[in-house]
Order: sequence, then C-alpha cells, then structure tokens
Amino acid sequence: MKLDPQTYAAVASRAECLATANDIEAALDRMAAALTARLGDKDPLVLCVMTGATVVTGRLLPRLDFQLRLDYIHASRYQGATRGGEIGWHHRPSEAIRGEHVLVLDDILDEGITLEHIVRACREDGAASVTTAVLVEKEREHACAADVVGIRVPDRYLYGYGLDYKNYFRNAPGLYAVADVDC
Ligand SMILES: O=P(O)(O)OC[C@H]1O[C@H](OP(=O)(O)OP(=O)(O)O)[C@H](O)[C@@H]1O
Ligand SMILES: Nc1nc2[nH]cnc2c(=O)[nH]1
Repeated sequence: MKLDPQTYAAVASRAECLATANDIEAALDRMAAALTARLGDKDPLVLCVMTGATVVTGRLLPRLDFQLRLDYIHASRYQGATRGGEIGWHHRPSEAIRGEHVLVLDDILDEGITLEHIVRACREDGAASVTTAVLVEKEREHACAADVVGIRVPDRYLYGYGLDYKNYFRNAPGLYAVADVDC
C-alpha cells in the first residue's frame, strides 16, 4: 500500500532519531573489525537477509578486506507491518550453503525469531559454520543471539538504514523510532 505525502511527512516529523549516520558508520567500522577477526581466513559465503539487510550489506562489504562471496537468503515475518507474524520463506539457497562458512547479515535483531529460523536452516543445509551479524539489536529478550552487533537501541519500532515503516523509509540516513501514535 502507498503512503500519501502528507502521512509520510507527518510520520517523519514525529519520529525520533536514535542514531545518526555518523553513529552507524562508526558501528559498521567496529563490525568490520570483529568480522575480520572471526572470518578473515575462512573464505565465507555472506548471506544478505533480504530486504532489510541490503543497506548494511552494501555499507559493510567494502570494509571487509578479505576473500568472500555474496549471496542472499529471504525469510520475513513483518511484511510492512509493525508486529511480526509467521515466518515466510521466499528464497533458501540450500545447495550454495553446503560446506560453507556462512555469515548471515541482517539489519535488526528484535524478537530474534527470523534469525533463529535462518541459522537453523543454514545448519540443516550443511553449513560448515554459521556466524551472525546484525546492525541493530533491540534491548529486549531474543529467541537467539547475534555473534556481532553494531548498535543497541531501546525496544521501539525503527526505520532507516534499510529498515522500513510500511515499506517506506528504508533510505532514511539514520535510525529513527516511530512515534507510538504511528505504530
Ligand atoms: O527478530 P525478529 O522479530 O524476527 O525481526 C527481525 C526481522 O524483521 C525484519 O524483517 P522483515 O520481516 O520486516 O522483512 P524486511 O527485511 O523485508 O523488512 C528484519 O529485517 C529482520 O529480518
Ligand atoms: N523496520 C523494522 N523492522 C523490524 N523487524 C523487527 N523489528 C523491526 C523494527 O523495529 N523495524
């Protein structure tokens, strides 16, 4: 569904910036250092979790100065909503994963259900190892933990740097918490 321009502007004006582009770029530098230490000699297969991880993947990859390959995996449970539902699989590259040191890259760890399903799928599909990294982790309980975390934020609905609000705002140059009235 499309957002009309008045609603789009109102949502943006009510949102609160929790992390600026500078904060996030510094977090990406830290993530790159941690991932280089873990995977620099492993020739990993990087799996971008579509769609939200496109921005973190694009910003992080040029910081990883070692041998790697890029593919994608697609499981989602929000689909434009602000509350998660059942996990839906759209692309599971089972053949590509077998025997690989996999790095799963996602934008956010919220309840952790998406990442838990993806890690389980990679193990079922015969990955040699599975490392997980997320740009943002919410300060709450998760079904599974991420190995590498960029930035921790309060438990509010966020958009920006790949994260959407009703399929918009993935291009916002920071992390913004949506006002309660818009959730
Ligand atoms: O930890 P969880 O509560 O499971 O939520 C995290 C997931 O939610 C978002 O995906 P979404 O289903 O919104 O799809 P998207 O990537 O297309 O935005 C995000 O990209 C994570 O993959
Ligand atoms: N855009 C967005 N997607 C999510 N998926 C799980 N939590 C969130 C969130 O806060 N924002």
